Amino acid sequence: MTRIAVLGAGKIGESLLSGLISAGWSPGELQFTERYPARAAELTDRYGVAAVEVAQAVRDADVLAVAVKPQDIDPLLAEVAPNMTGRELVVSLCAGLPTSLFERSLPAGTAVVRVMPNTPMLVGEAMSAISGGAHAQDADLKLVEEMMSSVGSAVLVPEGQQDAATALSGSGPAYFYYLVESMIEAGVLAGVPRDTAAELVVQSAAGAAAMLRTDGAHPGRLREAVTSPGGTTAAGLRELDRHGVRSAVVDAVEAARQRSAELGRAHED
Ligand SMILES: NC(=O)C1=CN([C@@H]2O[C@H](COP(=O)(O)OP(=O)(O)OC[C@H]3O[C@@H](n4cnc5c(N)ncnc54)[C@H](O)[C@@H]3O)[C@@H](O)[C@H]2O)C=CC1
Ligand SMILES: O=C(O)[C@@H]1CCC=N1
Repeated sequence: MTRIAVLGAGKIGESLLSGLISAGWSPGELQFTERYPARAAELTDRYGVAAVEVAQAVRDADVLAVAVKPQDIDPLLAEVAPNMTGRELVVSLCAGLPTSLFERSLPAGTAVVRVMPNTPMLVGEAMSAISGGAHAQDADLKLVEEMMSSVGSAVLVPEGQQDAATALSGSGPAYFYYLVESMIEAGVLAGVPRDTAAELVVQSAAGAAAMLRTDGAHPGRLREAVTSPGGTTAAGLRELDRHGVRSAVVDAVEAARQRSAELGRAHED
């Protein structure tokens, strides 16, 4: 199996390690680097994966999966570059950063694949959008597609759509959590105990997601099936429309897309 080193083991780095182990990768095939020793010890304890220095990660691994914040990328690449042979496959999980940024900072010809995953990777339910850089071969894309498919679903997209994918599926879980939180608060306001409200809402979200996944499902038709004439749902939806929730959602996704593009531009020369 391919040896993978995760560079930066925060929320996404841990989700990747955890998801890969659940998918059958042995801890011995994985490594990670982490800036904070206490965090590194915690992860080694939890997953049995070794924390290593960057030089060792580059020496041992076939794939370097970069999972630091976009703001931390320059020092990381400065540390990685001198250790590379140019044969390693670099997989960036970083929001906003174009493959060209990695190609500029790493040895000439380095294959780079950009991935936008999301945190449900932790439970094997990631959505990952994948794009190849200038030197990524079909085999590299296939490898990354297999890797990300082992922790959820994966789709290839042109790199020009990565900022939009970041806004939709990278950030997407946060928007669903926000809606769930808001509905639970509404239940509490209506006098339902918090635990019960949470159970009612979370199972409804899981049920709705399962319905959305059935063959031929369409969100509009599913919503219509819940909306009885003169009923409760129509009364509720009218309030969502009155408050402009649909355009708030469109604006939120657009703001996230623009922020992703901005994170990339911050690294232009
Ligand atoms: N949190 C999310 O839902 C998603 C995050 N991403 C992307 O994943 C990347 C990581 O995000 P998070 O995991 O949320 O951030 P995080 O802050 O939880 O994790 C980053 C980790 O990298 C470590 N780090 C920083 N510089 C380092 C270095 N030079 N060497 C070793 N370790 C270093 C930090 O100590 C930290 O543990 C970001 O680029 C983000 O855009 C992508 C999709 C979803
Ligand atoms: O908020 C962020 O910047 C990261 C990228 C996608 C989800 N979380």
